[in-house]
Amino acid sequence: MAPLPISSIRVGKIEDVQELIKSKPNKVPERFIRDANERGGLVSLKTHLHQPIPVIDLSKLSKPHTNDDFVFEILKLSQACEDWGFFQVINHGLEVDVVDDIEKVAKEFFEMPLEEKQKYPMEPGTVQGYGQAFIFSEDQKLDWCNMFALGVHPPSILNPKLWPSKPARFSESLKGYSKEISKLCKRLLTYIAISLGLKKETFEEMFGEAVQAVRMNYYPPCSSPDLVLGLSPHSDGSALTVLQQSKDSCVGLQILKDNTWVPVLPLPNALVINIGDTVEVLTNGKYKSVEHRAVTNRERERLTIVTFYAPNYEVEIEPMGELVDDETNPCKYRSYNHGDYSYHYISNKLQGKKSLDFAKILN
Ligand SMILES: COC(=O)C(/C=C/C1=C(C)CCCC1(C)C)=C/O[C@H]1C=C(C)C(=O)O1
Ligand SMILES: O=C(O)CCC(=O)C(=O)O
Ligand SMILES: [Fe+2]
Repeated sequence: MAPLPISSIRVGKIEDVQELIKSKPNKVPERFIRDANERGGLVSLKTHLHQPIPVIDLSKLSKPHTNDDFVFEILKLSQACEDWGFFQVINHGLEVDVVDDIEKVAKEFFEMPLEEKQKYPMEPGTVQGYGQAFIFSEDQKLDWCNMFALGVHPPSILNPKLWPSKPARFSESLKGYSKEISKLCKRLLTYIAISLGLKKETFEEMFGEAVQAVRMNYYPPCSSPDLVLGLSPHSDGSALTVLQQSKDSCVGLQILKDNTWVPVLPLPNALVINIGDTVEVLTNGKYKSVEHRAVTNRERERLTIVTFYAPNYEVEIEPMGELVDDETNPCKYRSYNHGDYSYHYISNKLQGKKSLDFAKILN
């Protein structure tokens, strides 16, 4: 994946949100204020309370495939991927220490002085480092968020200059965490394959040496949360995304379902999983990569640690033959190279599901 021609991008001053709130401004700066049509949208409390996003118990999926619990949980998983594109996993097997530790070092990182964090800048047009990604012009609105993103695997996507020396345990902790998340993603992909009636190794064989990247999102409190967005609406370009919300996290993530923004209630010890664009294409749209966004809170900060898991850049992606039927379910996406899709994804601002137009076959 070639880098973007950085020099041609003029993004203006990107204010650091944590620093901004320290000066207690009486108004949110204009560059963060969204148009009414962007920030609003119906938010469903009813759906949130009565029909929360599905919870999948992974301990039931460790049982023999003939066990009723296994079969029922696979059905639940398949419904979740079709109807929601999102689910939470409990009993996921990650050690508490690993989960707690990454949260701790991520918090410590964001708490460091700005000068320290700015040693690892996210240059305009790039997606790794500290700052804001997906900003391409001086008039583009900013998210109420500070990000720190790093490519983790394979080694060819690693940028060692951006791995911080402080907090001292950051790199060790992120490496340990990413190993465990990689195992979880591999496991989830076997269950997803089974839920589609495919051989369980399907995705692992197809993806080769998977690409894994992490993004830590820190959302400071905002005095006018209704005027801003924590993170613009988007779908993820990955195959799967794993989102960890900090222990005391307030509600912030919202997903678009039936034209309504549905808040995702953080569950203790759960991880939020979502289907990315790659799985939507591979399943010919059966499993959905759902648009989502983050909102902010008037009093409380929020921290999320997000892992994007995707095929190797060399892999050609197209709907799998088993999920295409010329008569009843014609092919909805063209074939493409995942490296080209990654380049396309990171060269455009976050804008709902627009990125996937790259591959859509228009009738
Ligand atoms: C800020 O970054 C992102 O939002 C993001 C980027 C991920 C990446 C890196 C940080 C390092 C290099 C690789 C990669 C582009 C994956 C989102 O990731 C999504 C987008 C694509 C495409 C994907 O596979 O995951
Ligand atoms: O922080 C959140 O709740 C959402 C994060 C997200 O969607 C992302 O990083 O892609
Ligand atoms: Fe996302």
